[in-house]
Amino acid sequence: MCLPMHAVSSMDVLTSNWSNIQSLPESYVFPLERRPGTNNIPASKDIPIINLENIYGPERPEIVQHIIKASQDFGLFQVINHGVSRDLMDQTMRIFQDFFASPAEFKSRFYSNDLNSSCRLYTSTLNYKNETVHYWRDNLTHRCHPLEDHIIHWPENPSGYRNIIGKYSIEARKFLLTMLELICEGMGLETGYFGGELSKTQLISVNHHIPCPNPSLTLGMPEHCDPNLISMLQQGNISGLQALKDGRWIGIEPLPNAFVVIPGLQLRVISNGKLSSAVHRVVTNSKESRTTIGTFVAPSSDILIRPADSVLKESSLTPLYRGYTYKEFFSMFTGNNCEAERALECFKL
Ligand SMILES: O=C(O)CCC(=O)C(=O)O
Ligand SMILES: [Fe+2]
Repeated sequence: MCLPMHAVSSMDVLTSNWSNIQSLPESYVFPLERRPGTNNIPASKDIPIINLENIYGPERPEIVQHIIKASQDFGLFQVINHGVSRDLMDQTMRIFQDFFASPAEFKSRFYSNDLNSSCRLYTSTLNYKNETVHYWRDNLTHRCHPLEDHIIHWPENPSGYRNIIGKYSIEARKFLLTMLELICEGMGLETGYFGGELSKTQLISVNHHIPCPNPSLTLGMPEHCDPNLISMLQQGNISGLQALKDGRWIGIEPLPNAFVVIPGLQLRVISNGKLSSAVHRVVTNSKESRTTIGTFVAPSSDILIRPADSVLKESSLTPLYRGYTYKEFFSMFTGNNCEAERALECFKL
């Protein structure tokens, strides 16, 4: 079926509106070299698991070092005993699963491919109309901080949406700011370095993948690095997330009680390359729907980002990157097809 673009509505393109799909539409089939293939990639036992249970006790310096090492070696790790209750995590997951299962007419109210829209539901990427291949995912994204400025733009249904997602956003922010505080200590930065404008923006970004008729031919999300300051991910209990380590893809085990934490590209720059940000992607599966909840903290648009003075001084290093605003970075990132290395190249000294 090939419809002229103006005739295509959100009802048709959102995969969460499809039922009983038996074969993968042509427009989702990747060129050979980008297909994930049929090799089953098992969950890696090497991914660091950080336990925050005793961060306010004598073990804190050890935990901080564990986080720094995980950020250097993997650019991604899991965190347990993070302070967000299992009950709130489960309720939040249920709200989003119910959102994607809602009638197409209801969801069409939120459909938008505009990066600036306050609450956007879209499929594949924001570039759906021009991309050559589509990704097997729907996504709902909106801002969360300060809550009172944004909550009015959120869906009111499923019932309890604003109440539950409001609570989750506050708890997720507390958790990410704690992670940033620990990273700040581990890098020897002045207290509060990541507070204020560097962590002002907060987005919740929910991915939903329906079962895919042929997971070997397509992807749920492209390989990418997160462009922001820091990300957390509630993976639920269905696998799909993979990270690139030493040139090979490894599976990130879905641990229902854990958050996956990914230092973003801005942490790589501020640490002058000491911390890394994992390249990751999402593969699909043919059996079960997968819903994941990402929370991203990012700098405000006009703040200057550059390698931190104290990082440079401590080891008499020369800066690897020039200063830039997050707005400038983000436009380079999207202008370079969201390829991290190409975007960073523009700011290298
Ligand atoms: O859904 C996932 O497992 C990963 C999501 C992700 O990488 C992202 O939203 O940036
Ligand atoms: Fe990501």
